[in-house]
Amino acid sequence: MSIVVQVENLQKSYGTKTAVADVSFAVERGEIFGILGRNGAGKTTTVETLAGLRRADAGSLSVLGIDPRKDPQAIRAVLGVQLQEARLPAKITVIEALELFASFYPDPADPEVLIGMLGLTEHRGKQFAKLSGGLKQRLSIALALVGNPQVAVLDELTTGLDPQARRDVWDLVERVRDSGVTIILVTHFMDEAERLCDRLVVIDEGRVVAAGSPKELIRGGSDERTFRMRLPESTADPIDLIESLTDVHTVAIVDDEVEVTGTTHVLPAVILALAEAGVVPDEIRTMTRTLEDVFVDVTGHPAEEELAA
Ligand SMILES: Nc1ncnc2c1ncn2[C@@H]1O[C@H](COP(=O)(O)OP(=O)(O)OP(=O)(O)O)[C@@H](O)[C@H]1O
Repeated sequence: MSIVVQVENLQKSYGTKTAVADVSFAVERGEIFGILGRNGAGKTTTVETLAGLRRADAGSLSVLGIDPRKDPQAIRAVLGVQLQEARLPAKITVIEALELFASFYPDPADPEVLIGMLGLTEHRGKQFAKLSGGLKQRLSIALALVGNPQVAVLDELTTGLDPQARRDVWDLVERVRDSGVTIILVTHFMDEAERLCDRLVVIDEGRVVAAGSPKELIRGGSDERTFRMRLPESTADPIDLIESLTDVHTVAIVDDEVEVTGTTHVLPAVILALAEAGVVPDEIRTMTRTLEDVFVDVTGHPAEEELAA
């Protein structure tokens, strides 16, 4: 895998406000790379600096070997940006917007091909102001791709969309990645990052606090498993029955269920021990961690909380 984007020790302040304190990451060709964090964590500043739209105070940045500080013009030829809330004239139609943006690039994509790829064919003559939120987002992705970029930055793509429109946009992002474009996805939605990103960084208060694939982050380097079970009321001392097993780490009663943590073999070990004692659980639920649990662990904040500006 080759590295197409490299950010090392990026710093950026606005006056006395530090937006990015220390951010480093590398993006590999052909992946969907996520930048995940609460509102105000420094995500947009990071990608805008990368795109040459803002100037870094310190650190090194490279997109396909180009330094956005030295050559913002060249960056525009290889990096497409879809920033939060596309601002377009109300009356411009889908096809007009794409043709206009295509005219800014020396080697643009064919607007008709993008219209087909992004499912906009039947909306091509519609005015921007009359598009639904989902269609506006599809158009803004098309606009990010019109310069035929090798890397596309998609910032808070699905904010304000209904669940079906979000899923449609996710499918689209995967199709764009499959067409060969490397994607940097900026989001504060944990489910979006978990579903779409091959790898990601979690940014909090301007710093990277976790990095890896969603699976690696969720496993967190630990193989501990947790499950809960409901046992027949007649079961005598369920804790005594289980806690001495070598695969078991902890046993607790939580809301009239028995919660057990332990090794990767904890579930069969416990079931076997119970069976030997003649006990058959009424119900068993394995507890899976999500990226949201990881986020709370690494940042110490609930996911939806905003940073004070
Ligand atoms: N032009 C600016 N002038 C002053 N402060 C700014 C400016 N732009 C951003 N900030 C502040 O810098 C911090 C990081 O903002 P940034 O937009 O990068 O965060 P974010 O994670 O992208 O959040 P959001 O999704 O809300 O944009 C915030 O505290 C924000 O208020």
